[in-house]
Amino acid sequence: MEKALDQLREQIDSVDNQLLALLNQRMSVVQKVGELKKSNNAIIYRPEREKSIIDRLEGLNDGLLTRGMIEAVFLEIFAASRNFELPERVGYLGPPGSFTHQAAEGRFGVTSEYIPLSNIQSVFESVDTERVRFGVIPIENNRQGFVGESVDMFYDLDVKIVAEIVLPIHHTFASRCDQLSDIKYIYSKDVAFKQCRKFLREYFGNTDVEIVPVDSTSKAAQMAMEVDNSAAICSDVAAKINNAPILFHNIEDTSDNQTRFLIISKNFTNKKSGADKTTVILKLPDVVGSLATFLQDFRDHGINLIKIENRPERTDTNFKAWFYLDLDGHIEDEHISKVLDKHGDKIKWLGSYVKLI
Ligand SMILES: O=C(O)C(=O)C[C@]1(C(=O)O)C=C[C@@H](O)C=C1
Repeated sequence: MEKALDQLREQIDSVDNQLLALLNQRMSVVQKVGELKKSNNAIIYRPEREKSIIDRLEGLNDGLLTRGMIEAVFLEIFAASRNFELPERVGYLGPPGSFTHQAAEGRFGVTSEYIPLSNIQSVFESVDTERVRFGVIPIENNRQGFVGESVDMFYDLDVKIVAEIVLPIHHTFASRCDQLSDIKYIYSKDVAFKQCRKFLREYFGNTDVEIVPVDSTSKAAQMAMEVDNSAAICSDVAAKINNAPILFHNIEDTSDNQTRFLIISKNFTNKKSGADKTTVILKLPDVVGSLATFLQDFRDHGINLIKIENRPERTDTNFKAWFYLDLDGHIEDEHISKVLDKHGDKIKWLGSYVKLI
């Protein structure tokens, strides 16, 4: 067996040598792209180009790699290329180990500079003031709906959406307590509590345990280590980073629990990829039929409305609202630009980007 293994490993070494030479060859072309972009002040990150490369490679592929494997390998290559062209600084909802951190690393790779920020508002503000080039925030859970803080910050500040990321979310229950009956406080992010209602009801339904919302699930893991008689609902990674003993895995209500994250940046525009989504904020006059008229225009121009979320205006006491809308298509698509132009004064365009779901 040893001899056979050595022979196979020799073959792997030989392939790796070729891969290294090819990756270096690729990087020298990327270097030229970087120089060209720098001299033209062009944007380095092009998600639509990355998608088209992966689509093309998947089409060519007749080997053992799955699309997921091709994607994982090439996203890391793209991230290395982008950092080679211009190192990127990425702010995310921290501390380290949050689900948002995992989403950010998955897209920006290991070589980017990551800045953990303590809440969603700080991520938006850091992007708005361009202290970081990109920010990553959670926007929506498939079971619990939108993250209100994130949606509201799009209304308050002028930042654009670059791309979306979808991650399966598995929550862990971590605590220094040996007995569940010793636990008096459970820390987590508000939306995470909502995703683990059944677990909380089953294990703590008849107790007076206090549910304590904090800014992120990784902050919760830190708290569970700092405060006696406490526990956290957090990611596996956050529990491990903080040395918090894991008592239960997979405590989410449903096994298909998923969260959508957004990459945001200041002044960013994507080119069309062919499968895009456009997000806008809509503020309508408070008169009869204004939403109906607007939606009728969508219908007349064949625009598919993916999602509409109603948010409070937060400026006075009379319960006024605005809307956050996801549409199928790109702002450069004629049928979309026509309708958006027509209602320009009521619409804030947040971005057109590659549609994952
Ligand atoms: O094609 C570009 O615009 C590049 O900068 C090169 C490259 C790549 O590595 O292929 C890197 C970054 C972009 O996000 C897209 C593609």
